[in-house]
Amino acid sequence: MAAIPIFNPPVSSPNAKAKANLLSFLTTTTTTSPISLRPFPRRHDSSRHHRSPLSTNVLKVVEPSLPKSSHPEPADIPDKPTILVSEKLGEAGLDLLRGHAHVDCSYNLSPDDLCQKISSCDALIVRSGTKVTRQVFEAAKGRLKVVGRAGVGIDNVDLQAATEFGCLVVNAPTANTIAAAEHGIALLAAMARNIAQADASTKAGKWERNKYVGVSMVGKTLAVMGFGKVGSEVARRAKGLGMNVIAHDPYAPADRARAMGVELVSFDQAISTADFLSLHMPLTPATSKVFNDETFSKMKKGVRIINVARGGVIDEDALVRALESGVVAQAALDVFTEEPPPKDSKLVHHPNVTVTPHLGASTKEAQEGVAIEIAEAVVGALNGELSATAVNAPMVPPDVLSELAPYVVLAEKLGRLAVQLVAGGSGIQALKVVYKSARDPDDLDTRLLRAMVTKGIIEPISSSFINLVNADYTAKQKGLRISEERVTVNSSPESPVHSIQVKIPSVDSKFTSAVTGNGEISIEGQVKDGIPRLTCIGSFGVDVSLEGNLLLCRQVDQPGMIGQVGNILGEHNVNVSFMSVGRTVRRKQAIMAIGVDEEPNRETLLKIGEVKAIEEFVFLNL
Ligand SMILES: NC(=O)C1=CN([C@@H]2O[C@H](COP(=O)(O)OP(=O)(O)OC[C@H]3O[C@@H](n4cnc5c(N)ncnc54)[C@H](O)[C@@H]3O)[C@@H](O)[C@H]2O)C=CC1
Ligand SMILES: O=C(O)C(=O)COP(=O)(O)O
Repeated sequence: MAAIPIFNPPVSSPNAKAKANLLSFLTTTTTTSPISLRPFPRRHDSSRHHRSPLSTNVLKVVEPSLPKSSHPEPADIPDKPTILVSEKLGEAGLDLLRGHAHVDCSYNLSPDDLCQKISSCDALIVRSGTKVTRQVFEAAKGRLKVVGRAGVGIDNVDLQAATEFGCLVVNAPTANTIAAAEHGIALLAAMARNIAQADASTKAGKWERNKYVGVSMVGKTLAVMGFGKVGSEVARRAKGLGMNVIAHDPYAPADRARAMGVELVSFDQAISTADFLSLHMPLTPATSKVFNDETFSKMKKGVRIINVARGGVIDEDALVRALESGVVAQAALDVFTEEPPPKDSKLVHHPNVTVTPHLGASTKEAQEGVAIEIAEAVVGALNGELSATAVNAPMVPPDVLSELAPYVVLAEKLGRLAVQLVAGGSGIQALKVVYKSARDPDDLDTRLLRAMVTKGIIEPISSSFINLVNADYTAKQKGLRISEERVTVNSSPESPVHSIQVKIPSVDSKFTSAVTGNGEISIEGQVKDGIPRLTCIGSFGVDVSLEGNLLLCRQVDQPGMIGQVGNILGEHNVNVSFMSVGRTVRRKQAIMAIGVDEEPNRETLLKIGEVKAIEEFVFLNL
């Protein structure tokens, strides 16, 4: 059985089906669920994925655009997904991956080689040495579903591009915390006592006891810049060394710091009072080169700096100047703007600088831990599970996911149905989703449902593939404004949602009965016994299961209509699975919703159109 969700096993019960659909939606960029309408893209069909996401700003409904029902051909289904591991990963993680996937460990790939390989991979696992650029996502041609960063920093992954391409990015944020903190402390002590320099000198046959007199750590002030996981572990250890620890972190809770005996201070206060500065913030646009000529000039003369975070937070040329002027007495650096740094780097060769080649996470224990953490996250994501460490997708807790599963199917079906009611040539610019629920509006997390309606609307009329990662982004790029409303109704609080209404304003409809008095296409559905059902079209109440195909007819409300249409379908070997009639005024007008197993051919549809009392009808593929 394949491990990736696009190859979900056949599911029988409605809830299992809903769950399977939900799971596939979370990470796949293809429509893949058992209710999928979009033909499964051939592995090398690049046309779908080479559109500019910015090329359209209004969703155009082009006729004929009814999607064709199709499922993957068995020949398209490989046994297992392929995971490319581009940097050394602990064996335990590799073993775990091998249980679920073909694992290709190809280290030291050039950017071109990576781009070439990636189009045959479902997941990519990297450390800090692989640049996962926009070109990589482009070259993946839509196949790459997950990038796993075996570590914390994701500054080497183009997150914006990942999101645009609907690729989930996960990291392994906890397993190397202690290793990085220990490395920070090791560099602190090594720097204070000139260990590296003294070691080199002694091995060179010298005995320079006076030259390598160090400084003590006890009683000195250490400013931890970035009081997150690593920073707080460094702080804890530094306190054990008898240091006075302060920290700067605009987002850290003061009570967590206080509980450790650490005072949170402003940036300027931290840099101007510290004897030692230890850097533990992520590299972001806000932290890039935050240590520069100006900030070095505010530091206490003779300050010592440790950097186990990212080279880019320091302006390295400015650091060289600060070392030469004596403002910075020493630096201990594990990370560099460019890795490896140029061979003739002034910084690396400065006598007062101690360097290591990005070893912060490199302990046996951390590497095994990180490898397992990332392998679990990647395999889980390929199986459609929402990862707790997703970097570019909303977190939806598992209990919420499982409760919403049937509504997720309903939301997509309603989107799919609504868009098929739009007349060809109309431009959809806005979409409104109304959630009716007995629960407090704040209790309903609608991100998944909104994304599913978006998927249902966009996929049948474009070449985009929508998942939880890229739904909002794609809608925005296509000029589709989505608004939501949560309405409290008197229904069972057991269900998170009573009904979902999808409204498309300011468009023409090919089935005018779906248009309400205020000129918008409006349909509504509910989940009953786990099955999504259509309960309202325009102002007509109906009750039909949203499965298979649907024939909607508006006719004069008179006896014999069901029989007439049923006969035509029967004569053409089209099996009716269900039928529902809704009317506004008795003996005037009614809507007949007929579920059919097969898609009626043109002749059958023409015959239905010839029935006198039928005023309009439309065939919809769900
Ligand atoms: N050298 C190595 O091998 C390793 C390096 N790292 C790096 O260490 C850094 C910290 O990692 P973790 O503690 O796990 O991450 P974390 O996310 O737990 O902590 C980062 C902290 O930085 C804070 N922060 C964000 N912007 C800031 C700013 N402008 N000024 C001050 N603080 C700011 C955040 O609020 C957060 O508390 C990351 O850059 C990571 O990539 C992590 C592990 C190993
Ligand atoms: O986890 C991090 O952020 C690190 O910097 C570790 O990098 P590495 O996986 O050792 O290349």
